[in-house]
Amino acid sequence: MEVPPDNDVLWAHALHFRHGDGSPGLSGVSLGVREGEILAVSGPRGSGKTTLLRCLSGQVPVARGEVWFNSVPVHTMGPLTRERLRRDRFGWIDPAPVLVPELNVWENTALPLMLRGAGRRRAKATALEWLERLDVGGAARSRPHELRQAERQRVCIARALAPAPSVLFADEPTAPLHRADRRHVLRTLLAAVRAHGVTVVLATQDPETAALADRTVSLLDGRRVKTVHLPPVSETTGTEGRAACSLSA
Ligand SMILES: Nc1ncnc2c1ncn2[C@@H]1O[C@H](COP(=O)(O)OP(=O)(O)OP(=O)(O)O)[C@@H](O)[C@H]1O
Repeated sequence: MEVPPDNDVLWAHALHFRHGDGSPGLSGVSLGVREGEILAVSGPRGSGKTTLLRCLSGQVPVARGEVWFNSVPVHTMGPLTRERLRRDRFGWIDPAPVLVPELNVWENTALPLMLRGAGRRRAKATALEWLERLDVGGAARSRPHELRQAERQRVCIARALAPAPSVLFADEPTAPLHRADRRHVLRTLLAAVRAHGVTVVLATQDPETAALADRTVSLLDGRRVKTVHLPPVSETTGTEGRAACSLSA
């Protein structure tokens, strides 16, 4: 039996996952992520990037295979233990901003800190610091609907980073942004995680985004492949129209 290497924060071996309706998700994916590393998971739409991040972060149990976090098996944990692990050690950024509409921006950002047990005053101070870093400090008292989409996504990034997660799972975190915004937000995000030694697993279809990571693993049809060549994201097409890829496994 293989054992996770000591210096891998996250380690997955021969992961298999099938969706509830029987659709194949992952077929035998193995990888390791070192402490403080920014690992890009690239591949075209439907290649299994989100599914892989969900399995690695314990959101869904794997059908077969192993996931280890800091030498602790995640694949054998029950739902409540996985939930606690996610709450206390992991951060997550979705491709589109999801915020609680009834709470203002700083309250949204402070929420994960308070769920971890931080007092309101400390949680607010930390939330405000992160909102400043992400250039949305001025919107701290606004409600999410008063912000532009790009600003809401910055709030989601601040919310994910505020509790200082050990591992940040970022699923196409800059997908809803325009090109100029995308580059700026991505650089801010990566500078922040590097400064705080956060390990990042970053799903992306964009070669420019993947190029900012320390290392890239590529997926195609739920399997790891050596390289997937994708055209750069065009300013006008956004995330659409990029199905073409060539494979060299
Ligand atoms: N909840 C679901 N039920 C059934 N099939 C699903 C589900 N979620 C994803 N799939 C399928 O699993 C495969 C992998 O999807 P996944 O979302 O992981 O890929 P992805 O690389 O993240 O794609 P995208 O870039 O479009 O988000 C696809 O064929 C997709 O249609």
